[in-house]
Formats: sequence, structure tokens, C-alpha cells
Amino acid sequence: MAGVLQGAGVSPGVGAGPVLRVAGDVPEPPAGDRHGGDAAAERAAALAALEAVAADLEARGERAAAAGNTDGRDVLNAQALMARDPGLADGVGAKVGEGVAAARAVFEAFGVYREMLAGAGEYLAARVADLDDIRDRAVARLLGLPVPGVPESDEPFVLVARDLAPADTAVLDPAQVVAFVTEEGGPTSHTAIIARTMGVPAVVALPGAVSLADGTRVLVDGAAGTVRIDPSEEEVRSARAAAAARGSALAEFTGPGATADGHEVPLLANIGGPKDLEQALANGAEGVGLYRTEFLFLDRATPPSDAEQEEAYRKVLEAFPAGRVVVRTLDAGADKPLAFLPAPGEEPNPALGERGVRMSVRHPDVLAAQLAALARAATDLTVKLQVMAPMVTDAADAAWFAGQCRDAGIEHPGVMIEVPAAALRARDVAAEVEFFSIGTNDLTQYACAADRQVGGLARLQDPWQPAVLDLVAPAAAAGVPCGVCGEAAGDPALACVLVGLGVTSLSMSAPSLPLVRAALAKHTLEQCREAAAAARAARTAGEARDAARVHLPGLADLGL
Ligand SMILES: C=C(OP(=O)(O)O)C(=O)O
Ligand SMILES: [Mg+2]
Repeated sequence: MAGVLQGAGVSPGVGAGPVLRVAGDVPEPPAGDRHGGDAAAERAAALAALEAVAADLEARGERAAAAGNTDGRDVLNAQALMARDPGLADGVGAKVGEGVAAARAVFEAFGVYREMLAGAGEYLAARVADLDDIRDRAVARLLGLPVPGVPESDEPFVLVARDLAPADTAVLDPAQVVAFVTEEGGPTSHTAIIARTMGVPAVVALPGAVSLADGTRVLVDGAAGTVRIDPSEEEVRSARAAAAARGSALAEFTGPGATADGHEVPLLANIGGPKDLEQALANGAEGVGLYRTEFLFLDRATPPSDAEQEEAYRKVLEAFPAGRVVVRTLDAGADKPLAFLPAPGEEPNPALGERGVRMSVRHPDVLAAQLAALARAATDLTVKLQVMAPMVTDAADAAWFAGQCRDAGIEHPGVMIEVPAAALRARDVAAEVEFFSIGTNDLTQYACAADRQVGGLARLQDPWQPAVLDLVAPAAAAGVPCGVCGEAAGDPALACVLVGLGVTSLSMSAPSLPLVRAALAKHTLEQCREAAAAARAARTAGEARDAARVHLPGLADLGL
């Protein structure tokens, strides 16, 4: 393979290095596979493979903890314990004693545990995936296949995968991964969001990505969406120089967000927890516009304790004594599955199922505990705490949520506008709450009927679609402050358009803040309004982009 591959650029920057792929599925060792007769050697090989898996998981856990990710370490240590379970070792030994080959014996012994767990209620059933992961790692070692999961390397690499789940990325070291490339995943998939949060260049929806061989050198341009195979040194140097030049152009703009004529637009950060604060502050965030609290609940069988929640929330609230922090209550379901809050039944379309506030209505105790922890965390602090619900559809949802907030002593309730019905009837919804925050990722998914997890639909998952802008307009005009916290807010040109539509604050992954700050500072409010009108008058996303740029001449000066 040679040349340049084109995907969707979702996190700007340039990264070059050798490809390392997240290995694919490990095949089931055939039933009836027998060993050659030396049962002792075969048993020893099987147990050595399990021990190697346990040691590897522990080592990864230590590295995760050293990088500040103690939750990641706990998950990995729990998996290591499963791999060393003496009952499991006995099961493997017994199968080998019957003549079954080591890999098949491991597979069958795990099968017994798997069935036990799967039938033991929701909490334990959710651990089946962890068990399968350990089994596949051990089987891969015994069969000499690549070990599944995120690879490790002594030198920095470009991580290539079909797609990345939030749990895969929990243990990634941003110093090791110079870029992400995935075959699946749209611009608003969690791979894209995590890449932006980590400040790692990323290209998603790249056809043929997983056919890139390990070790192939590539140059990834996360702004252009390109992956150049076997780049020359000169190509790498000039791509890096261009990225650096843009960086220094942006460094000129500092301070609170405002247009060239002084119209203030607070620039806030999207975060997943306290670990993202440093980067938010370093990029001049004026507060937090979206605290995605699901990350605290991810990959665990039981919800965090009240004290654990309060501590995490307080750390975030304390970081902005003179600013605001907008916390989103749990958005469980669909692309953010939580083990302890499974869907009530089989959902053929999880994105249209019980997620977000719909799940909170089903489990009001989980919401009440979260709101109470937030209220306690904010006690005696000067920060303005605002709390919003995801996936609100109508005024009834909004009224219910505002009532729950009032009961918990939360003073500033709001809702996300990410369902087209809520945008179209924004005035009714606004009567119930204090503020809106538009989630353009989901709003685009629902307006264009394009699942945000499906890579092949990237063309439709584009917030420049004029229909999406038509939905932003009524929400921004509904009479309550209206921010945007979807990924659209981090696109410098679209940020100007959103301000032109009447949006009052913008919240984005921290590395995008300097780009948006500079783009706003280069244009007047009137230019933003003209760009918005031109974009809405266009017929397609591409035409909207081009039409808006005509009114935003300062973007070119910034190399954008
Ligand atoms: C900000 C949003 O929320 P999330 O991406 O977490 O669904 C959105 O939908 O735009
Ligand atoms: Mg959303």
C-alpha cells in the first residue's frame, strides 16, 4: 500500500510513526483439538499463558496508575485476579488431563465460568466481557496469535483500530500514542471525542485502515483527515512546521472569548473528570460547559459511592472559583453503556431507546444520589454550578428534571437540546429551565437519521448540514442563555456561525479553545451573523461551509 488515504479528520495536529494495530478477534480453538500426550508439559504451557496474561494486565495497571489513572489500574488488577483464579487453573488441568490441547482446554474451562456469570444476575453478567478478554489473551498466546486489545510498544506509535471503546482508551498513554486512525467511528464518536480531549491527532472513518500492516510508517494529519503511507522525511518535517506555525499564530490570542467588536462569548471546556482540568486551565477555559459524568461510572459493576462522587465533583468545582461549571447528569445508554444500568430489554435501536434522562426517570434513585452529591460538593464554593439533563424531548421531561433539581437544592437547572423535537419546541422547554446547552453531536445524529457510531455515514454526521443549523436557531432564540457543547463548538468557522445564530457560550475539548478564541477575535458579531445567514441559505453541508467562509476572511490569516 502506498500513497495518501483519506478519512475524516476529527482532532487536529500532525503525528508520524509506525502503525500498531489493535488486534482483531481471536478464533475459537477447534473442538476436539488434542495434545501430543505430554499432559504435564501441556498443563504447564496453559498455566504459563494465564500467568503471563495476569502479569501483563498488572503491568499495564501500574503504568496506568503512574499516568494518574488509578481507576484503570483497578479494572486491570481485577482482571489479573480472574486470570489467577485457582478454580480456573484446576479446570484447565482437568481438561488437559483428558487429552484436550492447552488452548482448547483454556477455552472450555472459561466456558464453565462464563455460563455461571452470565446466569448470575445483571452485575456479574456484565463481567462476562472481561472474562472473554482474559480467555482470548491466553488463547492468543498459546496459538502464537497477536494478543487482543490496545498494543504496547517501547517507541511512540500510531494506533490503528476498527474502532476504540471508552474502556480501550482508559489505559492509553498520550506520550506513546502519536495519532489515532480508525476504520469506523464518525466525527462525533467517542474515539473522536477522546482523541480531542487527549490532544492526539486523529482520523476516523478511514476505509482500509485495519489493512495497514504493523510497522508501516505513516504521517497522520488530523486536520486534513489524511494518512500518508511511507512519508519522506521532508514531508514529515514540513507537515510539522506547518502545524507549529499555526500554533504560534494562535498563541497571540489570549483572554476571555469575544468577537473583534467585544461581544463576549465565554469559552468553556468539555471534560470527563478532574484529570482533564489541567489541560482545560492551560488552554484558558473560563469554566466547564460540559462535565460528562458518565466517565466516573464507566467500567464498574456498581455506581460510585456518594463520597466518591462528591469528591470528584468538588475537585472540578474548585478549579473555577470565579467561573461556572455545567454538569451533565448521567447519560447512560446507547453509545455510553453502563454495566449497572442496562437497557430494560433488547433495544433494536439503542440510540432511540432508554438513554439519558429517560434512564433517570426509570432509576430516579441514581439521579437523586448524583444531584445530592453535587449539591454537597458545591456547598460553600463561589463557583456557579449549573446542572443539565441529556436527551430531553419535551417540556414534560424538562419540568420533571427541574423538579428533581429543586428537591435536591440545585439552583440552576438546564437541559441539553439534542433531540429535534426539543429544538423545534424550544420555547415550551425554556419555560421550565434556566438554560440550554445544544448537543450538536446527537442533534445531528437525530436530525439526519445517521447513527453516530457508523463510520460509513460520516457525510451525514456533519453539523454543517443546514437542517442542523435550522434547529440551532429556534433554541438560541427561545429566551434563555443557550450554549453549544457538541463538537461543532470546537470548529473555528462553525463556532463563528453559532455565535451569529445567537448562541451565548461555546464549550469544547480543551485543545480546540485557542483555535476558537482566535477565530472569534478575528471577526465582528455582524460578520458572524452574515456567515450564519449564508450557511443557512445553503443547500448542503459543503455549500454551507464554503458560504460561511466568504464572510470569515480572518480564518485564512490563522492558517485555518
Ligand atoms: C455534547 C453531546 O453529548 P455526547 O457527545 O456526550 O452525547 C452531544 O450530543 O453533542
Ligand atoms: Mg449527546
